[in-house]
Amino acid sequence: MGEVVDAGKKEANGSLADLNPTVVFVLGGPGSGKGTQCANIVQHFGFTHLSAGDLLRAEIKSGSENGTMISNMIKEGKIVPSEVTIKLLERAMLENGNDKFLIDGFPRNEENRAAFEAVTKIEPSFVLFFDCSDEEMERRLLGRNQGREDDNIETIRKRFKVFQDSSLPVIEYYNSKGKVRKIDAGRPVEEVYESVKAIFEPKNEKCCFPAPAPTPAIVTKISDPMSIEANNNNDAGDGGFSIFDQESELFLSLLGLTKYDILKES
Ligand SMILES: Nc1ncnc2c1ncn2[C@@H]1O[C@H](COP(=O)(O)OP(=O)(O)O)[C@@H](O)[C@H]1O
Ligand SMILES: Nc1ccn([C@@H]2O[C@H](COP(=O)(O)OP(=O)(O)O)[C@@H](O)[C@H]2O)c(=O)n1
Repeated sequence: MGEVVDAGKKEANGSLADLNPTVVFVLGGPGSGKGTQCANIVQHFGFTHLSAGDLLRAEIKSGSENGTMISNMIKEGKIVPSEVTIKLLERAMLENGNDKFLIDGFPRNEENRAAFEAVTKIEPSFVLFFDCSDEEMERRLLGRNQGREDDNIETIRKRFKVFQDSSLPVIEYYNSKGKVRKIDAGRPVEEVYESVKAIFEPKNEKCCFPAPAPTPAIVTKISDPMSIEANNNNDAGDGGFSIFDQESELFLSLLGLTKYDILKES
């Protein structure tokens, strides 16, 4: 199971290079439903959700020396300098210990993107892009009711403009690299999640996580020993036939056995 992170709880250890995490960037306009869908992904796919906006808001609350600057930027819908946001993201990843992160609301401009790549050397596995109309996003933000200082009509309009001018080019950049998974986010939450889930399910070819290591296919019930060689190098069998692929044989050899030892046992 994954979790939602509260910034600044534990001491950070090691380096991101050692951790070499899987990262998915979650992008979309303000109110497109990034946070809502991240909570669903966390529950089902074992990711940790890091919201850049939440980390910045936590930094303001912590009384940090950057607090006033961050607060002023957020009230104006402006993008906080990358070095501040990247430090918070790095710290949160290292403190957390998971190696699979949804990074929500980042990178929001070209500077965010280039600086993150330069500092962390991390390339996202892919970018989940929630596509939603301004009218729908505005309706959602005005009804969000979280007491956020930037959820007022004046700041919302500024945030939409920043999204158009600065964030869409980042999405276009990743699109040119074939990394964008676009979701129609204007639908009800459950419908949006159906599309999201399909992207994260391992069988989906659009999902580019590393494939899980194959488990050696050792089946001890043999009905026809002659089938062993014929089936060699396959990785699945029917009707109780045994398959010894190269990995299985390697695995057995590590135990000091051969496939014939297994045959004798069965
Ligand atoms: N698909 C949806 N349909 C209707 N309302 C939604 C949907 N997704 C999210 N919301 C609501 O819209 C508001 C903004 O969603 P949120 O996930 O906070 O967006 P973001 O993280 O992109 O700013 C919240 O009040 C949320 O409950
Ligand atoms: N990478 C980021 C993310 C958020 N922010 C700031 O935080 C604000 C809120 O971002 P958010 O991701 O929490 O919320 P939404 O605008 O997506 O609803 C943004 O409008 C920016 O002022 C930032 O400066 N840099």
